Amino acid sequence: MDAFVYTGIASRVVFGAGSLQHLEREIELLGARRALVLCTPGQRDQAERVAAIIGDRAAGIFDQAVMHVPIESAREARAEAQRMGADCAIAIGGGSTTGLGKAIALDSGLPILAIPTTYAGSEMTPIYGITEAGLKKTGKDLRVLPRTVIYDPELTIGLPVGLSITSGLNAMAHAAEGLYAQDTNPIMGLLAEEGLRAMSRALPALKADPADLSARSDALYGAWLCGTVLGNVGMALHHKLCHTLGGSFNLPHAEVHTVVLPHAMAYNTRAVPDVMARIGRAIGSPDDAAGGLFDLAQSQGAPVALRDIGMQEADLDRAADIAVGNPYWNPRPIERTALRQLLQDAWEGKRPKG
Ligand SMILES: NC(=O)C1=CN([C@@H]2O[C@H](COP(=O)(O)OP(=O)(O)OC[C@H]3O[C@@H](n4cnc5c(N)ncnc54)[C@H](O)[C@@H]3O)[C@@H](O)[C@H]2O)C=CC1
Ligand SMILES: O=C(O)/C=C\C(=O)CC(=O)O
Repeated sequence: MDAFVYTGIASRVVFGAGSLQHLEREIELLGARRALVLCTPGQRDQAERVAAIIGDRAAGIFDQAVMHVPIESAREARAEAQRMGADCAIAIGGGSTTGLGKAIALDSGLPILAIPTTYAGSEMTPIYGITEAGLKKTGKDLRVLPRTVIYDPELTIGLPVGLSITSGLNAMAHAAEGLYAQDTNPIMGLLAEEGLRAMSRALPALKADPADLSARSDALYGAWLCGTVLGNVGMALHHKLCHTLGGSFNLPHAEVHTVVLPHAMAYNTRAVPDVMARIGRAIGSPDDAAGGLFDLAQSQGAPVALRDIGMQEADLDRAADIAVGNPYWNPRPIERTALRQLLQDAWEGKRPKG
């Protein structure tokens, strides 16, 4: 075994169907007296349920979470937290709402309790993203890592099937890249493989029956593990491409991960064949991880072409230029011509072969 460094990042996880019932206890354990509840406008009802559970400890609800955390909404939420004298924030929702909580914590150090309702995995990472003047900046800071996470699969039953599949593939991307990250380690390797296994088992089951609580539990468990991997090791080409396409071309986050992932894996296959074999085995496609991920997405009705999620072919050159400038570390060197071809293939929705 190669030498490695492992640093445990601590957060408290409460997992299981119905675990929202423990919210008051968890708020108490955080020592919080006034919690600001964060959500998107569409999840206001879930936020109201949260506020009702904690009663007097609810300082109010801020329901303006938006994807990619525009600085304006972060400022508004920070001001609201201050005005209400909040000493804690509860983020109920997907990565956008967790991201808003992180933006508040970055500035104020307020502890965050996250209740994830998608599979993005942000709740397990110290990574934040804030968008200002059309540019998304990401960074790492332990202050933004939620202190407590409540995973209650019952809260994900209403997540639309399409978003469930793409969000699950967003999580799988964290695990896949975590297996070949420059700073990967055997512990994260175990979590990544188990996360990939759980998610690839869950997605067809929840597509067949979105109310299947066992499938929803598997998916949330997978999201937890995959998010933990993202929080502990570095990102590479796949995440760089997604941040470029999402940040500069405003493509939807989970869908862009879904389309790009098989192509990023194919790009890296020759550089890390053993890792691809591990990914392939975990998803039930032992000889072809890239093709297996493409098939998983396509067979569950998820988009597989950038042209189907709003990308213009005329913008592919600019996307390639942005992605090669200031690249993340990657096991295969980033070559402009090969990357441009990857983007073309992803735009057309070609099935890659690893
Ligand atoms: N910093 C990190 O570690 C990570 C950050 N992210 C960030 O998270 C954002 C994307 O998050 P996502 O979770 O993909 O989407 P999202 O949080 O934007 O949610 C998408 C939509 O689904 C709705 N929704 C969520 N859960 C629902 C449920 N259970 N039932 C009904 N509707 C529901 C939301 O209200 C929203 O309208 C991006 O900004 C991305 O950059 C994503 C992964 C990791
Ligand atoms: O791409 C991802 O899923 C992981 C990280 C981010 O989205 C960064 C962010 O919070 O914007």
